[in-house]
Amino acid sequence: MRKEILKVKDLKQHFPIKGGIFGRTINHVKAVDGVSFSVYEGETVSIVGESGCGKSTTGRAILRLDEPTSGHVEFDGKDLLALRKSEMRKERKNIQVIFQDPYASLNPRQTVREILREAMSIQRTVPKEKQNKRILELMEIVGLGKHQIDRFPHEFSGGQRQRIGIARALAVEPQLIICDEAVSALDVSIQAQVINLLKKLQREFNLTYLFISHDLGVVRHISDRIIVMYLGKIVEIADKKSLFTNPQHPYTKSLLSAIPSIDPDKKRERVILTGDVPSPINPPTGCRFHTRCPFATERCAKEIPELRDTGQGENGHQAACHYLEEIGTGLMQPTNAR
Ligand SMILES: Nc1ncnc2c1ncn2[C@@H]1O[C@H](COP(=O)(O)OP(=O)(O)OP(=O)(O)O)[C@@H](O)[C@H]1O
Repeated sequence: MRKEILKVKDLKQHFPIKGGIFGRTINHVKAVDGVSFSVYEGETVSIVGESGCGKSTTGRAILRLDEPTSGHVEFDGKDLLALRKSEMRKERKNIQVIFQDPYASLNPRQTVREILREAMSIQRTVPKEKQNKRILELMEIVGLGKHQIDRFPHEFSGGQRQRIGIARALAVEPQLIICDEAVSALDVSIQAQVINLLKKLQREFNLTYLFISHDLGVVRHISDRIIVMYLGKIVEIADKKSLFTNPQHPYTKSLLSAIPSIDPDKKRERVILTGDVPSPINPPTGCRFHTRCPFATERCAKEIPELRDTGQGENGHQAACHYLEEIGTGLMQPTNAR
């Protein structure tokens, strides 16, 4: 049986908005509002959705880079939100993160050797006398030349810098890597190289990825399962094939109708959205998507839909949508979020 390495339950991140002369909390940005999902060892789960839907906030809350408002995050059997700050810092050895802009997260005054050595020293993964050898190995693993070891980040291209970021993450031998828009800033051909590298490393080191991206084209290449978020909530979870060939939620359909189909013979239903994404400060009542949904009914404005099994896909395909329930294929069964 596959091991459930990350379990997120009802995670909420409500950022306070301060105002007035006393700087009191006058409202909240409900960036993530009750998100539940699991990630199994060795798989890649992607989180997709438009800008501002709460993808990065979810990743940051798991890592406690921002303390979540509430919820439960279990990693490898440990309750992360119950750990003391010092314990959490140690736990970050097992959960690494790669950001969109490696340049911003690499110290410009350190050479690659120093960057990698620092990562190993902080987490004490490799004894001092063995660090040089390990640094050379890491350079090779991520496809950088050994002659580049004493260069500074600005002497590398964007793709190479992302390889340094990956090497730094690997230096502490993590189990889970959160890739937050890790290839978004790269040219398409370089994106493909970095994605292939991530896949190779996953096979070699049995890594698990939580891959955050707004780009379904990128997600299609790397994911096993995909989570679609809209305005702080999950609207659909499915394995990649099922999501791309048989999307259920109107929002997922709208996202997919913007990209070419995987199967040229299959005509995809066009779902064109009107209006902008509402504010997460005052999100719509009921289903958050109802104000833009072409299929919305009265019920959608009143009741929050739960994730339910749609009966599609091999590994459980779930969607949160009253309309889907009502058109009633009889396939949508209540279920717990996986
Ligand atoms: N520290 C913060 N304080 C207040 N609001 C925040 C904070 N961080 C994020 N937000 C808000 O939370 C919402 C979700 O942001 P988040 O960065 O998670 O979105 P995203 O889906 O990752 O999109 P993007 O790719 O554009 O970052 C946005 O409305 C954002 O403005």
